[in-house]
Amino acid sequence: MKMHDYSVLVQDVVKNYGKTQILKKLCMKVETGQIYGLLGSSGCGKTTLLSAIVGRRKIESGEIWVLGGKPGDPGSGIPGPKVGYMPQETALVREFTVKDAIYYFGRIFNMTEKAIEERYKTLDELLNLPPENRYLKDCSGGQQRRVSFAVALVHQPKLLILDEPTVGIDPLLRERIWSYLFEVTKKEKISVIITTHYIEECRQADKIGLMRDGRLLTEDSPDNLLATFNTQTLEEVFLILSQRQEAGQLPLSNETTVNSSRLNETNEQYESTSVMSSVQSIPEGYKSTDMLTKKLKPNISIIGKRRMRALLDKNAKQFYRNTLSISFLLAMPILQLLLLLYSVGLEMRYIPIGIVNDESMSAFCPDFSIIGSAEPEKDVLSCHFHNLSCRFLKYHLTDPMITKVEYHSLKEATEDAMHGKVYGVMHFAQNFSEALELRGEDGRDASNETLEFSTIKVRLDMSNQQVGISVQNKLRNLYMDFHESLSADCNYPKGYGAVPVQMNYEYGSRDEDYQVFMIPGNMITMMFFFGATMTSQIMISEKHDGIWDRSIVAGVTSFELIASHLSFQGVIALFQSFEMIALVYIVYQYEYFGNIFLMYAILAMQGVCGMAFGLFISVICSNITMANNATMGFYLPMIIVSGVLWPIQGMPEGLQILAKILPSAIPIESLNTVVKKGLSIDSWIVACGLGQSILWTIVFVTLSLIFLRRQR
Ligand SMILES: Nc1ncnc2c1ncn2[C@@H]1O[C@H](COP(=O)(O)OP(=O)(O)OP(=O)(O)O)[C@@H](O)[C@H]1O
Repeated sequence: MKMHDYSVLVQDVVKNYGKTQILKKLCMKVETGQIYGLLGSSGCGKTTLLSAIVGRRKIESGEIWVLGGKPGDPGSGIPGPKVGYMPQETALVREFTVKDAIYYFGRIFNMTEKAIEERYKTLDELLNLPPENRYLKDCSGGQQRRVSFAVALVHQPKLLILDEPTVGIDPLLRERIWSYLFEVTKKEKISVIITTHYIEECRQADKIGLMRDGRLLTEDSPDNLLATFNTQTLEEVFLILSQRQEAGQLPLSNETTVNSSRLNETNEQYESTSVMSSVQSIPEGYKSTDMLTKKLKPNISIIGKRRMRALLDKNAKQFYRNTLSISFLLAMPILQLLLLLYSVGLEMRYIPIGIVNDESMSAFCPDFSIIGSAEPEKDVLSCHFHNLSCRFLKYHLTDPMITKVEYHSLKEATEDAMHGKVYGVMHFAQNFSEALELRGEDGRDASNETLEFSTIKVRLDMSNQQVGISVQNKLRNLYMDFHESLSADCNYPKGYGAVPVQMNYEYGSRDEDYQVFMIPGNMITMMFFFGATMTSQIMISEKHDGIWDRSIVAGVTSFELIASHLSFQGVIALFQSFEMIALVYIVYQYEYFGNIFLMYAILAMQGVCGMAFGLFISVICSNITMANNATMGFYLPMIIVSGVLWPIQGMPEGLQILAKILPSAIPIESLNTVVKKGLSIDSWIVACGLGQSILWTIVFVTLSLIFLRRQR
């Protein structure tokens, strides 16, 4: 036979998954214009073999030649338009209509719109396709398989590889498919490899390969097989051969492709006179074709316009036809931020504090008048105080943070504090005003009693530190205000009695909400997370449904796959960042000093970085659970050290370095700097924030490309 008489030659192929050998020195020959039925029990390696033939799986050893080239070699056209591949699973986008599916692959195969339309009509007649506008998710299993079959035929390939195409298809249509296969193999010299579980269906094939446990037991025409084994059915042939294999009566090493007429020979006879040794079996011309194809420039460019268009169109349809996911992706940033704005970092309110006022026996002092509570004495420097506890309680302890709860005994108030009814207890001594007056007058001669009674005693519950510290700071500030008002009434100079440390606030203010610190960090980490989950979920489910593999076999490059996803999801990330910035700084008018477009750029770039991370996760993980675990495993520790919960300055040095290397900490600082200090991109920290997101994006995308190319 000459080289062009063969479409596929498989020689001594070994394929392992981990340590398990799946294909064991397998040999196979498919002649041009032939229907080759590949039969074998479940799990014997048929799909693995077909994946290797279409260039989706690397083999450990041996050789595969398809249409004159080696799958995966540049210029071989495989993966690519030379092959029509129908995988076992439907491997089509569920959001596609029947027509979309045909058009998607037509474009990937670089067909013109007119050619696709014509081909669609032919296939519709042949396969009785469901209505063109019906979504694939609404089609029955059998209907989906028909569409999947049509997709494999759309570009009239030279080699058709069909993995169980007739499952779930009614007998009449099955017959039509077979007669179509006859027609194209005979008229157009197309070759077909078909696997099926209906063994007898393969009687119509020109040649049958019986496969078991990673080896080809025999390959021959159905008639020869039946005659050699003197049986009525192919099932019986398969059974006989399987029993012989079990009994060790077939050659263990599949170094030869077994012709059935020789299977009745003894093992010794067989081995001594192999018809096709592995060395002899590849026709000479095939090797020279290899040289030729190597000289050819790759016919699949790294980025093709039509393929990109098809991929982007697919992504858009998947997105806008999935109302739930659109709503989720667009509403989540808003919902999360609203929750943040209304729940985190705001000043606390209505914290109950028990008041024991032994001076006037009231926490509210309804009849108290401020007039005369602090009167300067004539001619002397001292000042006369009266009922200052009421002055403090009625005129200063009025902040919404604190709710006064009146108690008449210190014991009762302390007990309630222990049981969590109040967060603290404030006690004024019976002679508080008098002692405070004496404290001023006596100066350094003030007695211990005077100091004791003139002190407002506060016991705070610090079991919740955030609450405790907030109340403590508030009480200190209120007391300072109270003290200043007393000084004013006593005609003391302004600032007399104030703590002699002058605090000026360069950026922000003394009473700024913790929330203002929280917002940029939360926005950055949210964007990273949204980007990562969105991309990993979409891509993993595509991979899981076989859409990736099918597209790659059709000729889509890894680069196109990644570029189409990142560019489409990038638009979503831009929109999500816009939503966040607009909500916080335009709708809620939080103060910002920098350029709002720069703030937007830092945020959006972090979203893109998250997407690149999601891409990497989807490449290295095989299912959604693994992807979720990997995303969480990276994201949660990253949040802890990113400075959102606690400034990184408070961490040990090693952790600080780690935090600064990870993708979010520096962008958070960068966004904070632009928001609060109004610095521009000229500033080192702002540039670093943007640069770090870009750098990590490049790292994740490069790693994804490397892993994608290796995963065969
Ligand atoms: N990616 C993989 N990693 C590890 N093992 C795998 C992988 N894919 C397949 N296998 C294993 O390899 C063996 C052959 O699988 P393959 O899908 O090729 O069988 P098959 O003959 O096509 O089966 P079926 O007729 O049921 O589709 C099976 O035991 C399967 O579990």
